[in-house]
Amino acid sequence: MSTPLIELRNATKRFPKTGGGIHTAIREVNLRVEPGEFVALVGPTGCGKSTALSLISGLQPASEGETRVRDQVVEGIPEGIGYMFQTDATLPWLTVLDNVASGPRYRGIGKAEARENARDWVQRVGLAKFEGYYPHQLSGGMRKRVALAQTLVNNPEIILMDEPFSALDVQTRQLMQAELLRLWSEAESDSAVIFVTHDLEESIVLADRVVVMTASPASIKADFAVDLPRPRDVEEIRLTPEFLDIYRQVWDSLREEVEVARAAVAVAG
Ligand SMILES: Nc1ncnc2c1ncn2[C@@H]1O[C@H](COP(=O)(O)OP(=O)(O)OP(=O)(O)O)[C@@H](O)[C@H]1O
Repeated sequence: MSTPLIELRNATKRFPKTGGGIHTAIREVNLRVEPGEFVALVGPTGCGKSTALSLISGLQPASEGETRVRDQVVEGIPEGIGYMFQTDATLPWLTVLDNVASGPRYRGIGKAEARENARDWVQRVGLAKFEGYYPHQLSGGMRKRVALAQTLVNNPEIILMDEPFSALDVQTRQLMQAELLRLWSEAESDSAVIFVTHDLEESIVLADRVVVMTASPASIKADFAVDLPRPRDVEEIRLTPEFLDIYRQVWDSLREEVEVARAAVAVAG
């Protein structure tokens, strides 16, 4: 078996609860992601999806088990990781161009080269005319384009995305999904994406695999291959029988976990 780019091996993460006691966020999670794979993680609200990402990013250590990237145990943030969250990471006092250049600058690249690189990415995400704008002058969709450029300008081999488009309206969201697929397919490196979403349609439209997590504490319940051809038309593909077939299978698996999670909330409430 080949060595995966990313691997969670029996990874468990516990957190201290504010009122005392321990909360197990994820339990014995096993996940392997190969170079060039696009994997979507879905699961009920609060089950532990972001926690799984935070282990891979090195922001949190596992309580038990281990996280490996390029066959090395993760201790601290591994090289070549890009992270995109639901909320923007733009700095309000910097222009679009300087926001995109700030990552390379932080990594020690000279100003001229960082700006040149950033200009290329600003253009690739369709914001060439807006490079001198400040974040507050942009729409939500345009800010997401900036965030994509900020993530991709570093040419990450591992792209972690935590509900990056969930705050957008449906049309802008579909546009961004298409943009992401285009940019990912054009990327120089064979980069892997792990994409957390609540939106099953989004997960199937984008991914090669949809991994379903159980209700809290999350473990891996099922792993579905999405054998839909690429390149994908994100609007049209949703209407195909093949898409609906996968959707039904994944939803059958996820629905049970959503019901367990709802029942748990009802008991706690
Ligand atoms: N740093 C932390 N300290 C304490 N508890 C935490 C911490 N991070 C996460 N948790 C808890 O772990 C559980 C899982 O959280 P996590 O954010 O991973 O879930 P999620 O599936 O990504 O949630 P959502 O679907 O709402 O985005 C939650 O109950 C959360 O409160």
